[in-house]
Amino acid sequence: MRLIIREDPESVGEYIANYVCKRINDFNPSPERPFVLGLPTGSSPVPTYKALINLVKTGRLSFRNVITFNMDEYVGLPRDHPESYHSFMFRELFSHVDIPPENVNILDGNADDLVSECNDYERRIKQYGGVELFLAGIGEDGHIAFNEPGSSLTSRTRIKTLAYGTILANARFFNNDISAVPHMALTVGVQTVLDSREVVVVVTGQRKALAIAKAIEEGVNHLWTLSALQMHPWALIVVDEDATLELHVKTVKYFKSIEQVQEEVEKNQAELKKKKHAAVNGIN
Ligand SMILES: N[C@@H]1[C@@H](O)[C@H](O)[C@@H](COP(=O)(O)O)O[C@@H]1O
Repeated sequence: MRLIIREDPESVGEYIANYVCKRINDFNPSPERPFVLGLPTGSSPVPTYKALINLVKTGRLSFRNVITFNMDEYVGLPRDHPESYHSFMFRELFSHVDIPPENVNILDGNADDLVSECNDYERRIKQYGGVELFLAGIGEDGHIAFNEPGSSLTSRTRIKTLAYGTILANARFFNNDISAVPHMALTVGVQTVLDSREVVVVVTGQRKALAIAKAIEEGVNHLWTLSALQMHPWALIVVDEDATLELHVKTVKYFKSIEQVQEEVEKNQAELKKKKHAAVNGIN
């Protein structure tokens, strides 16, 4: 697991958007071989979505051959409710980029048969060959998607009852009216996230600091489902300074130094590649 620390939420958003953009462009997706991207909701990914929109508007990124799967959706909230994750995604990202609407997959929290809806979601992900990169967010209790504390670390897409703390935290989106917040959601499972080739998590703000410390400095634990990423071969968490407040200074310094060494390695490799290219082409 790598940890990248940036000054503030905007710099975190810039970093992740550039990272995702590079992954998509390197993949060179086509209609026959689309890039499958998992996406979160919440306030934390908003700066990332703004930066992604900017990359599309300036011609450096296209979503034409990108298939998306969202992490979760409330149960029973009308799809056109401003706080449904469906509305959120179109408002914050999809309406501003060139993604064909048929490439968007969001769980239907109003389906007649919610169990079939969840099973079908897993089937659709498999049908596309799995998720290439799952961009995720977390709650204050360290839940990834809506995998609340105690969720099985081998869980798949299913119906979840929300923790009271999550209902309270999300009341801010419902005029602080707790009774208006749905109590159930459909969510991809921890294992669904672990199955993707790469996971990138956006975490900003002091209120997530404890979850970050638990997930990074302590063991894998179902009470902090983000910690399951310790079992993933290619996981990256990008945080702002505020989200590091509960980490040991030693941990912060360690991950900062790793990033620095990595940058030097990449720079040296790029120079070596340039020299080899020049030698092959007889350029001094
Ligand atoms: N189900 C979503 C999560 O997927 C999301 O990660 C979290 C973070 O929200 P925020 O970024 O607003 O803190 O909100 C909800 O709980």
